[in-house]
Amino acid sequence: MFVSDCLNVNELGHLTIGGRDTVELAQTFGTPVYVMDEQQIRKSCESYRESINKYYGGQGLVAYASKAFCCKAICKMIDEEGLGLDVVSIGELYTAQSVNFPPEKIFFHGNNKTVQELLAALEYEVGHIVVDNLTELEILNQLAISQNKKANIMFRIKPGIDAHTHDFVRTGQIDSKFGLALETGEAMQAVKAAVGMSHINLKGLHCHIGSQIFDIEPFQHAAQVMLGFMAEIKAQTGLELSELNLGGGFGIKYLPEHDPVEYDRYMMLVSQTVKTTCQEKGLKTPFIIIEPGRSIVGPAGITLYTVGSVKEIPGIRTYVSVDGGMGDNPRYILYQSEYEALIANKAGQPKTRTVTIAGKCCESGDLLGENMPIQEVAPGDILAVLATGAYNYSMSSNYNRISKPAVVMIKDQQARTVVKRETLEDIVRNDLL
Ligand SMILES: Cc1ncc(COP(=O)(O)O)c(C=O)c1O
Ligand SMILES: N[C@@H](CCCC[NH3+])C(=O)O
Repeated sequence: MFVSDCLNVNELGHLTIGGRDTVELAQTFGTPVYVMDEQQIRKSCESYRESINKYYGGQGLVAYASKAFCCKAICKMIDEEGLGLDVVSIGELYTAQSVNFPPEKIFFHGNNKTVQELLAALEYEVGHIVVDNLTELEILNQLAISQNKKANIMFRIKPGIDAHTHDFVRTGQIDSKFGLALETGEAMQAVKAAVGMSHINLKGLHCHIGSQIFDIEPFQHAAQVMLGFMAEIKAQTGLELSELNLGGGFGIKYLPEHDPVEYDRYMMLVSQTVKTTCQEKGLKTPFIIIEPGRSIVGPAGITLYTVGSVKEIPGIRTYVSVDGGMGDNPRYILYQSEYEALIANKAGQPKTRTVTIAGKCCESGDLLGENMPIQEVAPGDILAVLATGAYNYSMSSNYNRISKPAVVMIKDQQARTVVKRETLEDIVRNDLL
């Protein structure tokens, strides 16, 4: 009925998440508020885990891309589910460390890691630093020498794949700020440099072709290209790399008509490609890592707002203004992202209106969506935007000095706050006179 399994409508005609009435949650926790269903997150982890085991027989790991939603509670949950963790900054690493996330299952990414970040990664002994470029490689080797440690690395490679998704979330093509290109020879140059470095242990390669992708072919194609490069490395250096990280990017259902690929089907088809390509190229099947972010947490979250004004502009449009906006969800302004929205206290009623949902920031582009079908709407109604579990809280800002909402997690119908709502005191916390 809805884009996520954790959502339903109760006897009062109210939207529920994880069995809890969202209107009640809005009253208890205030709005705007992010609400997430723990069971749905754990179910996604389990499906990924089962399917990687099924197709790679224990020779695979799912690492959750924490940029999608990072806080202590999710890092702990991911650890409990036996997944690895992708971090992309010292802040994400620090969050993981604060819940004692096993360092060997952490992948440290970033196209411009600072010395402070590289040192932190070495100090915590993260399992893999995903090196983006030659400058970083040289700095890391020097830092590792100074710390008397050996850095386990992978190289971020641009496989030259053009995934069909928004320009801002495509990362596999040659014109990308991320990683080393194959075509120019810089990737091979980096591999050869790493092989000669005393404190670098090159374990494998990494690629990530983009985000919110619905087709399987680009992932298969990327796997072929990466394995082709592994074979080339073997031919030129004699080194057979033992690990391949194929990144994340699996699309989710934001609108009822979206039809994302099932994880199991993705895993089956990509694993077939991996195995046949390895046979063709005379390689052993490497240990495979994948890094989903959005698909683990996205469908598990919603955002609840209170409707303020409803402004009808005859013949033009109706603006429904809510008490949040681009500060808690900048995705419309960044990618014209589409969401399903509804009036939580009238969820059982048909959608009879088509409106523009506006935020409260001093910015005309501060919209959550245009041409959105919703129920009859009036000031004081609770508006729910669905599938906001990924890249909403993690991309939120304090623009206009608006406090960030709380994140509430539902488990066994119990609601607990996992990130507190910011207070006004938090807003001025770092100000000095
Ligand atoms: C390196 C890397 N891995 C994994 C991800 C997770 O992608 P997604 O949330 O689309 O699964 C991203 C983000 O696009 C990324 O940059
Ligand atoms: N933040 C983006 C995706 C980028 C993923 C990180 N490489 C989104 O909301 O869709």
